[in-house]
Amino acid sequence: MDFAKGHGTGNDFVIVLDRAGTRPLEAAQVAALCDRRSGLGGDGLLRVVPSEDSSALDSSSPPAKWFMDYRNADGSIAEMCGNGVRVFARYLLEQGLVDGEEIPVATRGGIKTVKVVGDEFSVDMGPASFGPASQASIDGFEWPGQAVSMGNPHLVCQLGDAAELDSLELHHRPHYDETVFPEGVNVEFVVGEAPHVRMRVHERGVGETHSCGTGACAVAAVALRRAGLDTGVCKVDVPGGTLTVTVTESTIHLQGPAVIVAEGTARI
Ligand SMILES: N[C@@H](CCC[C@H](N)C(=O)O)C(=O)O
Repeated sequence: MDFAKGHGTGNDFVIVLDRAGTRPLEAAQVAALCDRRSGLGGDGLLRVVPSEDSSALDSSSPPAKWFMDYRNADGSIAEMCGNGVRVFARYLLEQGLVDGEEIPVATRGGIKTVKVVGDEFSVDMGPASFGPASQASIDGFEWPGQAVSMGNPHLVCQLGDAAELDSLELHHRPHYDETVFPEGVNVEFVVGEAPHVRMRVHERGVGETHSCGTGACAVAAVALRRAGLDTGVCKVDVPGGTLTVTVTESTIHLQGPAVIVAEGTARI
């Protein structure tokens, strides 16, 4: 199986082109490809499929030639991936599968339009939707948090200082209220205030990652709201770099790098 490998701020993905949309991957195959010791390694997998094979098309959106079949490293399906969709767009451009500087991508969260901005890619992610207050805990320590949906679920927890953030043990999934998040949740821990914050994340279906684009959008929306703002620009530092999140009255734009690092043939 031919593959490519890419990342956005260290959130890395195996990319598989299925031109005819006839080779769906089982969860176990995805997990084997994403395994960092016996596979290629990745936080997730992006299967590139013709969009007519997708059920995610929305007739009010611009036509998208390609559907991003996003899978977490454990093989589970997620609605959206903010770093993944930028990497997906870069792959489409580099492979000559699309042209132009505006690339609509069909996803399970609807059509997302990605634009080339200098060396970076910016994607219109749609608005954040605020849910209830909730909490996360690790080893008996508990932090209040805010539920936010970016198509996929997030729980944004504000911490006191950088030392507390740095000392978090994120090898295991933080505890959360399963009645609030019956489908699981991505948990972000944040320090600082808008317009510049820093976060770490434990991703549903993956573990701690170096970045989460949808998570950065959720974190920025919460940080702006904490500052009394409904709109604005917020930089979000993640372990793998920095993302720029612009919150407007109607949507959120996520901007950051997207890089293809390898192409090859997998024997698994
Ligand atoms: N890394 C992604 C989010 C991937 C999906 C997430 N793990 C979930 O299950 O919702 C991003 O950049 O947004």
